[in-house]
Amino acid sequence: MSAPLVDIRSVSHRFGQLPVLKNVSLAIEPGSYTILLGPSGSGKTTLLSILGGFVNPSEGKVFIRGQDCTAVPPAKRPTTTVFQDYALFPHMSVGGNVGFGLRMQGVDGATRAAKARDALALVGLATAFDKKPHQLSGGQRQRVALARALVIEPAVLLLDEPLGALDLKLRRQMQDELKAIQKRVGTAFIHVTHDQEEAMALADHCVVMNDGRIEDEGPPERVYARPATRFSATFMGESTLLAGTVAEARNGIVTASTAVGSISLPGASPAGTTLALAIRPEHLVLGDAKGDVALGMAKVGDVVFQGSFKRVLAISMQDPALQFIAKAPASATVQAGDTVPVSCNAQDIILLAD
Ligand SMILES: Nc1ncnc2c1ncn2[C@@H]1O[C@H](COP(=O)(O)OP(=O)(O)OP(=O)(O)O)[C@@H](O)[C@H]1O
Repeated sequence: MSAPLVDIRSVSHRFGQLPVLKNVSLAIEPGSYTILLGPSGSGKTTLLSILGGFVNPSEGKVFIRGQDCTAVPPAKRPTTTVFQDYALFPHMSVGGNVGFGLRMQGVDGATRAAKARDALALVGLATAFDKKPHQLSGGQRQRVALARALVIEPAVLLLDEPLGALDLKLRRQMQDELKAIQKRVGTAFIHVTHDQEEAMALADHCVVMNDGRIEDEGPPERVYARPATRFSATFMGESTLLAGTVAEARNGIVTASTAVGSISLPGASPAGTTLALAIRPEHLVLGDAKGDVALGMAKVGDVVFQGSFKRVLAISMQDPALQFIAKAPASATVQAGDTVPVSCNAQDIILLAD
């Protein structure tokens, strides 16, 4: 395999006494779209700032294109950062804003204008060259910020919550555009968000962060279908979590005892191991159409209509601490107060180390 474009090796960071990153290692491949996903305070922005050269890590190294960039200042490394607030110069034209970085590099006016026009065309704003930022919508300003970052042809584009200032509809639309632009230019993008839908829509490689550590990483489809940890199973989409203890392990099948009875499924953990079983909402069956694993009876609490489906919360009658989160068809007649059997199929249960 070729060397990674970005190689983060055992990076730790403390702000004063506060450990914010704890031994983070991560490789970024050329041309990839990487999402750093995690809750507020998990260290995503700090990691991005270390990549951009705005923060020097307390420990560890960052290599970009094989070069040790750990102590290289932002302007001297092959990265550019797009911030959430765009930071456009209000008095300058859009063309001037986009050409600004090139001006700093001493590029002549004619070349600057030509490159700025190309970059604007790339983000679908060819006609905005002479406008002022205030004449553009939020989404358009975002695209100008993107053009300004791309015009200097960085090896890596760093995006810190780039869609955070946009309303939900525009946000979803800009996600599609960002992905299309990234594929067109082929530059590696590293994008910070706490929005798991954004992560699934955009990432080739999704990095789930929690409390300064990488909990899970891989293609979003894999992270969703087979999350590596309990945190990942609940942060990247929702899951019902069921605690279990292995009673028996034989021929690749473990039988776990749980609050809703014993459940057999593929696995190899020895007897006595405590486990967490995770089940995605779309894999829980409420009512009589039974899956092959019975999960007991539950009392329906909330039923929330979400357009194409209903989100149903139900409390187990065997264990009031167990809450089932299920996705029912929009046409389902299930109502708050109903008592329903719950089941799923063994193949859909995700086995997590406790
Ligand atoms: N310059 C700083 N000085 C001191 N503490 C900081 C500084 N920057 C961040 N922190 C702290 O470091 C921790 C991680 O912050 P960071 O911004 O990296 O998290 P994040 O995952 O990006 O969160 P958010 O989504 O809220 O931006 C937080 O506890 C934060 O308060």
